[in-house]
Amino acid sequence: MSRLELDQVAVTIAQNPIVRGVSLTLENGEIGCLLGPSGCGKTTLLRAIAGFQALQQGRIKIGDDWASSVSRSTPPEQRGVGMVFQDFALFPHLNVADNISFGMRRASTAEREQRVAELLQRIGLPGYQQRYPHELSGGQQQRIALARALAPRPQLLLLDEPFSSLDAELRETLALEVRQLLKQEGITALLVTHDQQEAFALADRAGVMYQGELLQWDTPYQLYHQPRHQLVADFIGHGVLLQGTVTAANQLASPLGMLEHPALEPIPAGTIVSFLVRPDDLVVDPSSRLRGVIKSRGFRGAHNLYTIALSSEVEILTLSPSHEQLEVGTEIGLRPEFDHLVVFAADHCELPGFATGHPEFSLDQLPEPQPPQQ
Ligand SMILES: Nc1ncnc2c1ncn2[C@@H]1O[C@H](COP(=O)(O)OP(=O)(O)OP(=O)(O)O)[C@@H](O)[C@H]1O
Repeated sequence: MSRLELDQVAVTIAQNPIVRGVSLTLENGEIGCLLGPSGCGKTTLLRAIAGFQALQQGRIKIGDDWASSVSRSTPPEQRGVGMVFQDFALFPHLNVADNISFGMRRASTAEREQRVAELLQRIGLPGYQQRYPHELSGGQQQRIALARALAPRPQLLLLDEPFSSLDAELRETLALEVRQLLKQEGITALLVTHDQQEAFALADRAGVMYQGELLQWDTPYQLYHQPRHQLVADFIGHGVLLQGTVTAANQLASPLGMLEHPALEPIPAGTIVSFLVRPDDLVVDPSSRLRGVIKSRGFRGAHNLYTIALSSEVEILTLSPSHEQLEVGTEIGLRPEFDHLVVFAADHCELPGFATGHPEFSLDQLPEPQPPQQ
């Protein structure tokens, strides 16, 4: 196990900047996840960490070794890095035991046998030594691929969309199992995924990449609740960015009514800002003046996720327990119940950003709710 540090890493391929100034740290035994839209540079960054991609700027430290810089690069096989890829191809002509111990060239037969047995136990497949890959399910094959990468006790494990060929249910259970396994083995790992739920289930630290930049590197909780960039707010979880205008009294005139928060005080009157509204920031309240019409309903197990039109231009999302079915087309009342405010200047993505303390809403300016028409 090892610490991983990236300092201002940049990779250019055929004169195109693919990774731009990425810095991140994973402490010993931590699991990190990189999220981001297709083509944003996640795989290229993993390849750079593994030593398959030269750097145009910055440096990469694995354990105590500055393994990559612009002027020098430790060869991939000397980095102690294990890798698991989407197409995890096991060797079809080797049995499970030989597949797992493939990378343990220097170990004795007894050591190999003991390590194979230990790993098979940990991945829930004890006694599978003599099976062949074609006798295993997709999920079992992926567990074996993981055991193969872990067998030589790498300093660092890199996983590139390791579960993407599996179905959603299996992915979720496997993600939790993999977290447990990595923690038992004390391995530092960096994983690339498209799947936020997977990242949230697995990661101690996670980040969103966009066009080669790492926009934020944080705990999954902070990424969701305290996005520091408008694109992170948009990418992570469900939510809507609503626009409002700061008034002379340092309030925010918004589609949810007048909003007050100390974070608005330094912002000049007339400034247009956007703020983040998550589905759990609004609760259904029949007596509220804030009214909207249900446009659609999506079943999410314990909850339904509703899209509500507040006006012809403004739609928001809200959650409600799924045993209280609300029909599409119905008008409902909503009460803002924000825990904190995430606000961005509309003309650029950065500050003011996150502000602690919940905003106060005044709905006085909104019309009185009308009794339902029969
Ligand atoms: N060898 C290469 N030659 C030219 N362009 C490349 C090369 N490798 C990657 N790229 C480009 O770099 C960009 C980032 O690719 P990368 O595979 O790192 O993205 P990604 O975030 O992993 O995408 P995905 O989620 O779809 O796997 C893409 O636009 C890709 O076309």
